[in-house]
Amino acid sequence: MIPLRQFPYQLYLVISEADCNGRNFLHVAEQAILGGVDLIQLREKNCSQEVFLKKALQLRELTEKYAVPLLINDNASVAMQADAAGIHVGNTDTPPTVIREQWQDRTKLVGYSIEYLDQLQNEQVTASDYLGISPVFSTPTKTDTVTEWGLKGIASIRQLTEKPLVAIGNIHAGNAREVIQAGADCIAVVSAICSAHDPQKAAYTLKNELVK
Ligand SMILES: Cc1ncc(COP(=O)(O)OP(=O)(O)O)c(N)n1
Ligand SMILES: Cc1ncsc1CCOP(=O)(O)O
Ligand SMILES: [Mg+2]
Repeated sequence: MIPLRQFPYQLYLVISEADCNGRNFLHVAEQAILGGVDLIQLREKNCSQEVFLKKALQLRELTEKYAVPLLINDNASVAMQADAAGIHVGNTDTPPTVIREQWQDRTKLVGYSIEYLDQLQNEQVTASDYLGISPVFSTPTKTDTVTEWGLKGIASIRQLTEKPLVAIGNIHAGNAREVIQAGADCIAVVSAICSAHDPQKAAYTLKNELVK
């Protein structure tokens, strides 16, 4: 597990083929890496296990070339078979404690979404390496959400835990800095990079906002 608050990633790309507007997701991912993305999650919500694994293996080959860790959304079996760097799970997925039992390798990263404040008291937080503040701002990319945390929500969660905080939901170059200033350690984006005309430039611009 990652020690508290030591999270060496600031710009996190969450990608699926569908979010890339007809472009090849591997091409978009490579452009994003060249622009400065430090962590990638493959989030395929509507494909078979077989197709998900194939995409994970393709993306892992690319991420390995650039030494960028790859996480898999939801699916522990795909994450393990692809020997990904970790997994991201939410409230309705396999809980982090169970992932830890199944996946004995302690170097694997486990991310866990926070949708309710009282989750911060549960053992799943202890079993996680980072917490996804989900969503910070409501977003058309994911509409089945519970709490729109806002900047105040980030600040409140920051007071309650030392775990690295990854903010996600409608984050773009115009609000990325204030999200970090509110207490997040990292921002995660889908459309700000996947829908951008130039994903490399979009990632570069976002990264510059974070390191200012
Ligand atoms: C970095 C990050 N944070 C939050 C989420 C959302 O996860 P979850 O609540 O399980 O919802 P789905 O992504 O599975 O629809 C995430 N994927 N990544
Ligand atoms: C996967 C996920 N989890 C919470 S919001 C979200 C989608 C974020 O997408 P975007 O960056 O396009 O708003
Ligand atoms: Mg999930």
